[in-house]
Amino acid sequence: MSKPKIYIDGQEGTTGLQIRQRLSSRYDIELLTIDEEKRKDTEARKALLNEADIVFLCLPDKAAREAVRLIENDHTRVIDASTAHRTVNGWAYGLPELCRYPVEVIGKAMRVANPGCHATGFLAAAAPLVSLHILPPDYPLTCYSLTGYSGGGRKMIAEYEGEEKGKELYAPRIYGTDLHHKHLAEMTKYAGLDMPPIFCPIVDDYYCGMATTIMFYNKYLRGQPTAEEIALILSAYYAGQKLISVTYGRENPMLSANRLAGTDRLELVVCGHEDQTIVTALFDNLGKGASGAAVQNMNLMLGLDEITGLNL
Ligand SMILES: NC(=O)C1=CN([C@@H]2O[C@H](COP(=O)(O)OP(=O)(O)OC[C@H]3O[C@@H](n4cnc5c(N)ncnc54)[C@H](OP(=O)(O)O)[C@@H]3O)[C@@H](O)[C@H]2O)C=CC1
Ligand SMILES: CC(=O)N[C@@H](CCC(=O)OP(=O)(O)O)C(=O)O
Repeated sequence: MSKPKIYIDGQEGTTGLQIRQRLSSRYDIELLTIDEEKRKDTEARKALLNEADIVFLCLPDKAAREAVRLIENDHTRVIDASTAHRTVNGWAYGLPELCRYPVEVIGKAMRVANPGCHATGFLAAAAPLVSLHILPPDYPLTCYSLTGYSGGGRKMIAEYEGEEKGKELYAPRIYGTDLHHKHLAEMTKYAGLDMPPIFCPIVDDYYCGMATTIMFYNKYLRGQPTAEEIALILSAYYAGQKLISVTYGRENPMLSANRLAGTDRLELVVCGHEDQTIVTALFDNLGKGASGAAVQNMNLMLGLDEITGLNL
């Protein structure tokens, strides 16, 4: 039987390269590659987009929309790493752990939108609590999210690693201060919230790793659970998942945003007491936040064990 053909449009970018790395040792697929000098040539891309069984789009939003338009057959399936299609009808949202029937919904989809990195951490913490009716949908949530600079792609990496690195890049920087960050739509929709969280992303002077935190007063949650009980609830929700785990931060740990860097896992750490709780998602923006998640979705679409070829 012939192997499924996979093409990465944007193979030289930060996310594309990481997907290539994960696929390079796989014998169960055939990786199609484009000549370096033709990687932005529309006709050459179009030929590969139509030859492939599954394509990863690791492109800016506009180029990702254009790539989808270049597909003229009904067999090529798409995993889009960009923000372009995450809340668009007809696209499955690629966060399998939050999907009741991932094999049927993501596994059989022709079009899968890979989640945004900040959205992944936020949703892993908030969505189960809303769907279990513990966190009211109208709760005024706040979220801050630390990320390494690789989250900003090649341009931001060049800024941080270039010789003319400005003084401001040596300190954490709060961005998205217009409070209209591009992940808010998917955060609100897939958490099942009535309104978007107030969201402060922060980029700092390290390559990769994320710590995305939500917080609440326990007295406004149904049943008024303690922080420890929230940890138990989330543990039960994610029981059996291989990429997402939950711990209760009883020892008052320092949570380092690069704790899970280099892996495709995500750990939810629940801290607090009877009255207040914070839930922090620790993961790699290039792992479960992008490329690892994209490969997890590809595995599901190929009917394989979803964690094949991932870094545990
Ligand atoms: N980095 C991360 O942690 C995450 C990224 N994403 C998303 O994934 C997508 C890719 O991001 P990232 O890899 O970081 O970005 P990069 O800028 O690192 O890579 C994008 C790649 O696409 C290429 N490209 C741009 N326009 C075209 C085009 N018209 N045709 C073909 N290739 C093109 C770029 O080439 P050139 O550089 O020469 O312009 C570059 O190689 C984005 O939508 C991003 O938002 C999602 C989650 C996390
Ligand atoms: C540090 C940095 O700039 N990070 C990016 C998020 C990366 C990501 O998830 O991108 P997409 O939603 O485009 O896929 C940002 O906040 O816009």
